[in-house]
Amino acid sequence: MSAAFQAAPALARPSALPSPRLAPRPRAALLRAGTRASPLALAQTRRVLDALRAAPGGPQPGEAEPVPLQTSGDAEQRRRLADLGGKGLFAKEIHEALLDGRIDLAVHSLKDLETELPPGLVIAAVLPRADARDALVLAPGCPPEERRGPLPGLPAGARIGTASARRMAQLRHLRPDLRFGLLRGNVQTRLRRLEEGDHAATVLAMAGLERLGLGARAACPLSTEEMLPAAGQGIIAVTARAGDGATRARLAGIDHAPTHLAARAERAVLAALDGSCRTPIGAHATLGPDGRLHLEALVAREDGSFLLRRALRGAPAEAVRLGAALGASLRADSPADLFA
Ligand SMILES: NCc1[nH]cc(CCC(=O)O)c1CC(=O)O
Repeated sequence: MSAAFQAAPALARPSALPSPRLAPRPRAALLRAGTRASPLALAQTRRVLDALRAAPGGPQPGEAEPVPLQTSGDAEQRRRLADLGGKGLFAKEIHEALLDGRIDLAVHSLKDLETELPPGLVIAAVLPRADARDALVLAPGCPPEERRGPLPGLPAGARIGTASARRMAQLRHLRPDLRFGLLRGNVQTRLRRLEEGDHAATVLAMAGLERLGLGARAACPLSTEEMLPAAGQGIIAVTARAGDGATRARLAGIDHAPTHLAARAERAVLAALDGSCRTPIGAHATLGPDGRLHLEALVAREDGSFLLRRALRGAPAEAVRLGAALGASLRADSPADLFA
């Protein structure tokens, strides 16, 4: 056998005599990472695969691949997500593929993941959180008028395009003069429609803009005081089958513990509130320099006429209890019709 032939990829000939120097690693099973077919989902999946490959014993090139899955939520861009069955919609079909074994792990924006996962699935890893804030993205022609008060970049009566009840409620609460139109679709679609001139501005997550290389487009990050992010915003989460120990062990190697704590606390708020998918809810946890978990959350009415915001601090080990307590406290003091 020629040297050239031996140097070819080791999977070439099972009968070839293994040379100690060129011996192949035992070929690991292909790790299939399912996700939505949107550019953001694919960018997020690349990050997860890069993190896995960089971990000791991680998959080598060719041993892990993204599997884009078309979901009905992606196909249906015009109607409001809530009218189609809520945010669980995107994850649902991806999780069917995970439970069927068509994929080995699934990559999600944590904020789009239903509060209660289907039985048999777990969040096996989260990546370090990106910027959790929302940003005001102004349409190119929208003149930044001199104003006083909140959101000075937005002229009086400006029309904001969004499909998010949480963003609408908080903007209306700050600025009752603003008007709203429906703007949905993936990040690029929304930016394109903004340029077409239907809206003066929209609100998008900093994390998504940055992951798509569009960070510079966010003229104006909103402080978390102005706009409390959605639970899990800025966090990439990876789900796996609870019984798939090998994949879970690999994912445990890339899990970012401080981000996971914040994720638990924020999702416990959602679970305690049990809002409908149209209930405006925000939740944001940070680990303070004192080592304590600082959790803020709010519930509002979509028209901004009601907004209740509270904060709680506690030990990181109590993340879930802290979120549950804050959620219960908000629920106790909010109108009952806001909840499912
Ligand atoms: N609902 C769409 C969605 N899901 C996650 C992100 C951004 C990325 C993140 O929050 O991690 C976005 C876009 C947006 O809200 O602007």
